[in-house]
Amino acid sequence: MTKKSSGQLTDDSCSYSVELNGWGLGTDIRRGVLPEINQIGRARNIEEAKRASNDTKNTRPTKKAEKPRSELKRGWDDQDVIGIAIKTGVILQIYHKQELRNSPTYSSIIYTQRKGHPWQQFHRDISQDALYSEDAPYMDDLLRDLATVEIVNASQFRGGTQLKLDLRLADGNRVIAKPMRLSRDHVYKYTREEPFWLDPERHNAEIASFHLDRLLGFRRVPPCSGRRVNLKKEILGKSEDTNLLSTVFKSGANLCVIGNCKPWFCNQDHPSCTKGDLMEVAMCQFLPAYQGGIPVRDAAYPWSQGRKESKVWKGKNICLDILKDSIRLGGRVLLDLIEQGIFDFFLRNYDRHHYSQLRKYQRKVGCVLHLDNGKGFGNPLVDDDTFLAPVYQCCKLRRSTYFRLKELARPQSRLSNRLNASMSHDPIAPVITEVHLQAMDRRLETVLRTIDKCIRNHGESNVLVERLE
Ligand SMILES: Nc1ncnc2c1ncn2[C@@H]1O[C@H](COP(=O)(O)OP(=O)(O)OP(=O)(O)O)[C@@H](O)[C@H]1O
Ligand SMILES: [Mn+2]
Repeated sequence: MTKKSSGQLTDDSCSYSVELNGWGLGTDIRRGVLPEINQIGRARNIEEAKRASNDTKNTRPTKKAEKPRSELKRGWDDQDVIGIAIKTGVILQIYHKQELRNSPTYSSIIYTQRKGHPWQQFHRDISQDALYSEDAPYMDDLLRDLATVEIVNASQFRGGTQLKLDLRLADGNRVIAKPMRLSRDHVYKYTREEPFWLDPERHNAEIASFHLDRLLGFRRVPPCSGRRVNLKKEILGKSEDTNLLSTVFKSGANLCVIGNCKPWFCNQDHPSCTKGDLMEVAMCQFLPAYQGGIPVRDAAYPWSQGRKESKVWKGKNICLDILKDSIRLGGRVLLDLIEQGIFDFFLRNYDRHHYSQLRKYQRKVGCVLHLDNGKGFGNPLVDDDTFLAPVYQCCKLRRSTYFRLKELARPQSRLSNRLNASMSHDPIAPVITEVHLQAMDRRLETVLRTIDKCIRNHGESNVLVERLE
């Protein structure tokens, strides 16, 4: 495969375009990798998958380019504003060291006049209480930009267990993209045969989660939009990452990519494929770096649905212990976690092993973020009330959240209708099926019933609070 540069190289990680010649689309690219990966794909449990992964480690031809920490750090670095220049009265925010070097020609400066690009307005709007403000006037434009602005660089995102893309857009923005794997109406069973840890991520779950979280008034999910991309031209043609390029193969008229991630997900049984030329992806807004590093810190979620972890809280009420924890008492965390429990009940998201907070507000304690919702919206038919353990064990809820939930249960402003309307402009609408929309209304009733029971048992003033004393 040869590569011919057709654009000006302005930065080692961004702002250039290359043209790919010689895509032998009739051939499998380095197909030799696949038989071994296939073994791993057939593993029946996590131990078997790990063993198979070790067995094949030495034979896997993809370059193990894993230097996650430093690479990730460099990745975060380049969205820091590192300088501000003023040229004929226009403020230019400089996002790349290379751009500073290029001054004063400004040839490749991604600059903004006054308000900046929508993604820059989003970055500035992040606060201690939420990722964006209630009115967020730039939001429609940001969602539109995520769906339309040219992709200038693509690589595999390092971090997590499943294939994700790290995309740079022509407006300087950075995006985490999750590719489509399953059809919208595929129902995951969460049984012994289909355990939650093997649940493939759903791109539409990330988009629906953003809209649901916004409607519930939390505003803790980064904005996500759907997009149909031409895999060959817009992703592979803009990538030099062997994790992607060496795992591409053709399947009938479609092009598929496997990536290089956990072997029980990145294998030939779980490829991400186009339909014709196009692939649906969820384009999720990157959060800004904090002091050149990762902006969030994670802590163990006390009500994790992990097999071992859940035994603790399913056997007894752990809320008092958490209340006694002075760190958690000092801030807003417990009330946020109760809301996160409600959010995950709507999603049926078994993947919440940790909760994340913005590091920027470490001292003051920033709100809990709802990152990583790709395993939600897998099964609309069965509800799992145990997600509400933080609610029924603590019997506390923010008063404002309670009344918002009540509002969304009114026939005039029913949650399913509002969610459907909110997602109707998305390029890949309908984002979720009717059955999933109906599940939202049913689950809302369960949430309200659970809280109302608490109110009956403990009195409204003890249950509905704005802060914990
Ligand atoms: N919008 C975002 N901006 C910045 N970082 C993010 C964003 N979304 C996720 N991350 C970071 O990337 C990591 C991996 O993302 P994500 O959790 O979605 O992947 P995953 O493959 O589902 O991982 P896991 O196996 O942990 O569930 C997260 O732990 C988080 O630190
Ligand atoms: Mn995940």
